[in-house]
Amino acid sequence: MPWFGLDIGGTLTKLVYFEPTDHGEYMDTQEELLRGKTIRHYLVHNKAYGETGIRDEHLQLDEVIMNGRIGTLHFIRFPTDRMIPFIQLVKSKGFAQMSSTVCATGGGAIKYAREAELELAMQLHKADELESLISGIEFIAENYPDECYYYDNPLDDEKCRQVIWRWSSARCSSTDEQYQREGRNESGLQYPYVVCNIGSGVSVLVVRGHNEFERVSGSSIGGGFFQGLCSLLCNSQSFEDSIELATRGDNRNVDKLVGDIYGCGYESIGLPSDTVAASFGKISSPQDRENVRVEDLARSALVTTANNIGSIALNVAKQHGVERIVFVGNFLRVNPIAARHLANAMNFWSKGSKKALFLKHEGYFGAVGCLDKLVDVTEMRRLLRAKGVNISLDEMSP
Ligand SMILES: Nc1ncnc2c1ncn2[C@@H]1O[C@H](COP(=O)(O)OP(=O)(O)OP(=O)(O)O)[C@@H](O)[C@H]1O
Ligand SMILES: CC(C)(CO)[C@@H](O)C(=O)NCCC(=O)O
Repeated sequence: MPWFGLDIGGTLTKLVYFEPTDHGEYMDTQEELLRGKTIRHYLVHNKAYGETGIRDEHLQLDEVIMNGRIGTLHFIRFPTDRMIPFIQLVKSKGFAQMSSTVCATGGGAIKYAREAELELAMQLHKADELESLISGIEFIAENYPDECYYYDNPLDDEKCRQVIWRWSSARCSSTDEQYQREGRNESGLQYPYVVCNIGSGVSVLVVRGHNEFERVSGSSIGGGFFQGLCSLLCNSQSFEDSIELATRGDNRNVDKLVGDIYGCGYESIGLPSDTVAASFGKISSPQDRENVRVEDLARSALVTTANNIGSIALNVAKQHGVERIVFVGNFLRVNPIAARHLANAMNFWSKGSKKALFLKHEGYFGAVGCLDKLVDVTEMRRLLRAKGVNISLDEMSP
């Protein structure tokens, strides 16, 4: 039985597909095998779907155990403004009849529910987006020890490196032999931690235990803000375009630094001269703007967004006495500049007491988590059936 998790966000829709690979051990019916084959043929044999759908092959996870089955997790994304054509594609290929279970989360799971259910004659099993996010983070981080990493010397181009973070033991080397001997089941999350999800908008959550979290802050200055600003200021055509421009830019030509105001640092209150004092503060007059480059504007938009998010996340961590801050969301896709700024900001402003952590599957946790939640429901249904109670998944959907 193939499983799908769909996270329909404000900008991107993320589709996670679980492809069982253990048919030899299970009594799948011929019909189920045929369904799986047809879906696999389309999804797994392609890396791009239409003009905008992409499978992130580098993120694929093999030998995943879900609901007692072993399989491969595939990660696919497309812009949410293609949701209606996506529903039509699913309909035209007959996928809706083939997939018995689709779990959906994100705002679009509510917004597009009627359309999808009418067109596809199926019910989406809806899950809360933040519950799914945490579920997905914990599922992946617990099962894949190499998922989580941090930056050493984040703002030093020569010395900066990514280091695997062993969450369970707080050991940090990817070549740690003892850890490898322990095996992946030893992995596990340490509570509490802060999650800062940078999607179109930003949500900041404190996670205190399994199924125990609170959304304590948020901001509209997130990935959508960055891309909107770059479209306006730099005429950038895509997120990738904006990142590419920012990579070649220098925000010091656009932002006013403490050093520009003081001529040096304002050390007595802990502000070094290279701290941004005023984002976009150097281009107020028409003359200032004459020679400004789009690359510098894109870089400033990126640093402004990252710094603002960093400040909110750090305040949350301080207020709630939490040491580890996990940054996720697709704003961090192909965006090491933002990640390195966040890492540096957490370290510098907390005097080394807070750590910024990053996860390789960046924006896919909601989609994984709603699948995982569906698995819980499926498992519960199996137990109930064993006791003679028959109940449909739809009745159990939240
Ligand atoms: N290929 C891309 N196309 C558009 N945006 C992208 C792309 N890759 C990364 N991004 C960035 O990721 C952001 C969306 O991230 P994500 O998918 O995590 O959020 P979302 O679920 O769409 O939003 P929200 O959770 O606020 O509803 C965009 O605003 C943009 O900054
Ligand atoms: C509205 C959501 C939760 C949708 O994912 C997200 O875009 C967000 O957290 N936005 C920020 C809203 C705020 O200002 O708190």
